[in-house]
Parts: sequence; C-alpha cells; structure tokens
Amino acid sequence: MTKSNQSPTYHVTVLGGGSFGTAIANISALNNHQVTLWMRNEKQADDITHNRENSRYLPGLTLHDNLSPSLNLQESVRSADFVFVAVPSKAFRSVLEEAVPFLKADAKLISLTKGIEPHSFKLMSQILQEVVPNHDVGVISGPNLAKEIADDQISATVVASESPELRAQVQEMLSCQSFRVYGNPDIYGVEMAGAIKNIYAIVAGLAAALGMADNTKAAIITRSLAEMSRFAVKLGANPMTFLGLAGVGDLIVTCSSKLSRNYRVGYYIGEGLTLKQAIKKIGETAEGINTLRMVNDKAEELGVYMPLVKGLYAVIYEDMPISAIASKLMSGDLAQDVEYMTDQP
Ligand SMILES: NC(=O)C1=CN([C@@H]2O[C@H](COP(=O)(O)OP(=O)(O)OC[C@H]3O[C@@H](n4cnc5c(N)ncnc54)[C@H](OP(=O)(O)O)[C@@H]3O)[C@@H](O)[C@H]2O)C=CC1
Ligand SMILES: O=C(CO)COP(=O)(O)O
Repeated sequence: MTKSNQSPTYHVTVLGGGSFGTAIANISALNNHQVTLWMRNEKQADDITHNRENSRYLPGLTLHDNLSPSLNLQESVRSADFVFVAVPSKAFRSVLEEAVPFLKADAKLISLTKGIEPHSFKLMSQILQEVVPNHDVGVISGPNLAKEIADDQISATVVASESPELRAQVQEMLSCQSFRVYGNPDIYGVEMAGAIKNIYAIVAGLAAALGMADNTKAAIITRSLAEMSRFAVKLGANPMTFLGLAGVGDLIVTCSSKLSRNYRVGYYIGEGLTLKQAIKKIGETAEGINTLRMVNDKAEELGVYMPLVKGLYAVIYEDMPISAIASKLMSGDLAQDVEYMTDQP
C-alpha cells in the first residue's frame, strides 16, 4: 500500500479505535501523514504502542509507525488539520462535543460513521454542521469492509462534502494503490445511502440463512436499492448518488459478505437466534438495528412505501413469521421497475 507521488502532509486525527477507524488511520499513516488514533481503552492503546497492532478490532494488521494511539482527546485534536470521527452513531455527538473546544480554527471534520442519530433523525454531517458550524465538514461512505481494507484488498470509497477543497484534499490524502477515493457533492445522499443499506444487509443475511437462491439475492438487492433511494430522495438526496459506490456499491458488499456485521445479524436471526443473542454474538457495532426502527417510523410519517423495511421490522420487533412476510412481499400491488424514468404512463 504505497503512495506514488509526493503531496502535502497533514496531522490527521481519528476519533474511535474500532475496526474502521483503525483501517482509515493506517492508510493515512502509510500515505505519510502524522496520525493520532484516539480511543478510550487503555489496554488497546498499550497494544498499539508495544505490539503495533489493534488486536481487538483488526488482528494481524501491523500498524505504520506514523500512527500513534492516544487516550487524551484534548491532545489528540489540538493540532489536527483533519479530524475523522469513527465512533458509532449513538456516541457521535457526545464525543464530538467533548472535542470541539480544542479544535484548530481551520480543522476539517469528516464522519466515517454510517448511522442516524436516535430521536433526532439527524445524519452525522448534520450533527457536524450543528456542532461545528464554522468548519468545513464531509463524510466518507462506500463499500469498505474494514478487514478487507486492512488486508490491502483493492477498495474504493466516496468522500462527500459541499467543499470542493475538502473533497480534493481527502481524495489525495487517502488514495493509494489499494484504495481509491471518489468525490461527490451530494453529502446527504451519500450518507443516507451508507446508513440505510445496513437494514437491507440484515434482510439479505436473513434470506441467506434460509437458503436464498441467486435470483432471490439479485431481487432483494435491486428492490432494496429502489426502496432506499425512494426514501432518501423524499428527504432531499439526489437519486443519481444511489448508482455510485456509496449506493449500489455498498449495498452489494453488505448484502453479500459475512464480514458485514449487519448481514451476520440477519444470518444469525435466520438461524434461529433472538436479536439480543445475535448482537451479543457479533460483539461489534451493527448500526442497522437502530436504523431499522428509525427508518420504519420515518417512512410511516412521510408515507413512503418501504415493504422490505416494514417486513423486517415485523419479523424483528413484532415476531411475525418470515414466511408470512415473504408471502406478503410477493403479493403486494404490481409496480413499475425503475421509478425515475420519465416516459412511464
Ligand atoms: N467496520 C467496517 O467495515 C465499517 C464501519 N463503518 C462505520 O464506522 C462506524 C464505527 O464502526 P467500527 O469502527 O466498525 O465499529 P467497531 O465496533 O469496530 O468499534 C467502535 C469503536 O468506537 C468506540 N466507541 C464506542 N462508543 C464510544 C464512546 N462513547 N466514546 C468513545 N469511543 C467509543 C469503541 O470503543 P471501545 O472498544 O472502547 O468500546 C470502538 O473503538 C460505524 O458507524 C460503522 O457503520 C463504516 C465503514 C466500514
Ligand atoms: O459499511 C460497511 C461496509 O461498507 C460495514 O458493514 P457492517 O457495519 O455491516 O460490518
């Protein structure tokens, strides 16, 4: 994972020492940036300092010497040019608020988190805009299983921001032989896609556990795309964003891979575990569970037709048998395939 050309070096701070925060921090370090990885767990920081490994979240990845762990939030952000936030959505606001008083005036902040804030229905960029209104902000989203990035597998992602400068800087900062970063100004669409696809990964995992055929898999992924874009467009996203890496790209990977925690939640439920047992077995963040509740309620409020969301909600929270839901899905009103074509009657 080497960088071919010389580019400016920055002080980059990543808040959150989980699997994705660590993977992105290590790419930045490999690209010659000075990286601080902030975490709250002392044992984990010691592991990185002495063994150059985050053995809890990304065992086997040797971390570059440009990456230093820190337990001190204030010191971590004080001189950072770019702050990436990689904690679960439920902790995003509190961690950010704690960091704000110590940020450099021109620090840029980028969310790596794929979730929606409980109760407020705010996306992470909206929290950023609210809490740090005078800073440039952005998000990263795309088909990015942390373990595969750590294994140097070729991957691509999207940086979205209203600031063309931020987009260009992050593209330059993170791109290397195994990681390619594309830009998109539709921050809301990119972020909404990353958050909602977690729901459909649960659906796909569940279907896989029940022995889904390849035709079924293709139908689930494609109808998921129709459903998630319908919802996001109603809230202001650009439908074209869903054709890109943050939309269809991320949907494909999380609906197909056992490395996806959300897919595994569905798979375990399909095998007969309760939701609680499935979450415990995974032991890491699976944002789709909370996102499902929130999107189900919001769709109801907005009158958006989301049969897959409704069906999964009924299975998980209302104990509906999967067979009854599958039958309902197959007997709904017959509909058009693609919704954004203008010449349909
Ligand atoms: N993993 C992946 O492949 C990808 C993940 N993402 C997104 O990135 C976000 C983070 O996920 P990921 O890194 O995978 O999660 P993990 O479950 O691997 O790690 C979560 C990290 O957040 C920390 N954390 C949790 N709550 C707090 C808190 N209140 N204060 C400080 N730190 C906290 C945890 O610390 P501790 O260990 O001490 O609990 C841990 O370091 C999620 O929104 C996810 O959807 C996006 C793309 C890919
Ligand atoms: O977002 C991801 C890959 O792009 C990671 O998915 P999970 O959170 O389901 O593991």
